[in-house]
Amino acid sequence: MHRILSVGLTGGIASGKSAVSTRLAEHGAIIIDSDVLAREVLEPGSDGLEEVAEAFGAGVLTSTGALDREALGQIVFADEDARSRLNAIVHPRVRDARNALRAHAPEGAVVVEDIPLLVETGQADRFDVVVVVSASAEQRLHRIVRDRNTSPEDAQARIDAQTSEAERAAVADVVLDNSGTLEELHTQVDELYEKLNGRVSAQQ
Ligand SMILES: CC(C)(COP(=O)(O)OP(=O)(O)OC[C@H]1O[C@@H](n2cnc3c(N)ncnc32)[C@H](O)[C@@H]1O)[C@@H](O)C(=O)NCCC(=O)NCCS
Ligand SMILES: Nc1ncnc2c1ncn2[C@@H]1O[C@H](COP(=O)(O)OP(=O)(O)OP(=O)(O)O)[C@@H](O)[C@H]1O
Repeated sequence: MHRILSVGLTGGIASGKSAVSTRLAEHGAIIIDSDVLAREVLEPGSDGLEEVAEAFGAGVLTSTGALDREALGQIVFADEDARSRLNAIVHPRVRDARNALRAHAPEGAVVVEDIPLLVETGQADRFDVVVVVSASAEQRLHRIVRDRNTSPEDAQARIDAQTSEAERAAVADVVLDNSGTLEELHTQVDELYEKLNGRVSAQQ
């Protein structure tokens, strides 16, 4: 039997999931990042990118044939049907890639899957532990505009494309409060890792 502790990590856009996963990785957790996989399945030459170009037209490709992320983002965050069509192309491929990585995780590892849409895609039940990073929509909007060269309107469209803090909290086993400083977040993550590592050790 493959004994790992399977942890689902989620939170709204710019809640601090990457900050949490980076800290967990420093402790030795294995991180599987869905945003990274979602980029890989749309790389130039991939069948995923070919399907996206068929569905959305050549306007979502750059002059070199790569995905124009800005152009596709403008379409899908303004239109729920378009977003569903993109999700139907990307999500099954990301799921397959995630499953392959999880199957290769070392015995006894704490394996953390960072999945922005974990709640929206109904995956909470398949994890041993679901961790939600929480910050208010106002704080997240502020962080997106400050750090990512995004207008407040575009940032709000992305927030609105996701479920609410309350829906996420409802499925959480652990909520990390990221409304304070990064140091305060790190303290919570360090305590969490001790508990997760204790659980996986107890399974051996
Ligand atoms: C539309 C795309 C090209 C925009 O790319 P861009 O570089 O601007 O954003 P990036 O990929 O870094 O995503 C940033 C954040 O936006 C949010 N987000 C991305 N896609 C979605 C979506 N389909 N629905 C809701 N929120 C989303 C997530 O919080 C994500 O962490 C890209 O986000 C994409 O391919 N999305 C579809 C795949 C997806 O659902 N990814 C997220 C989880 S697997
Ligand atoms: N407590 C904090 N105080 C100030 N800035 C923070 C804090 N936590 C995270 N940030 C910053 O806010 C931004 C979003 O954080 P991060 O990238 O970790 O979020 P995320 O949930 O991974 O985002 P995404 O959904 O886009 O993948 C980053 O620029 C990060 O440096």
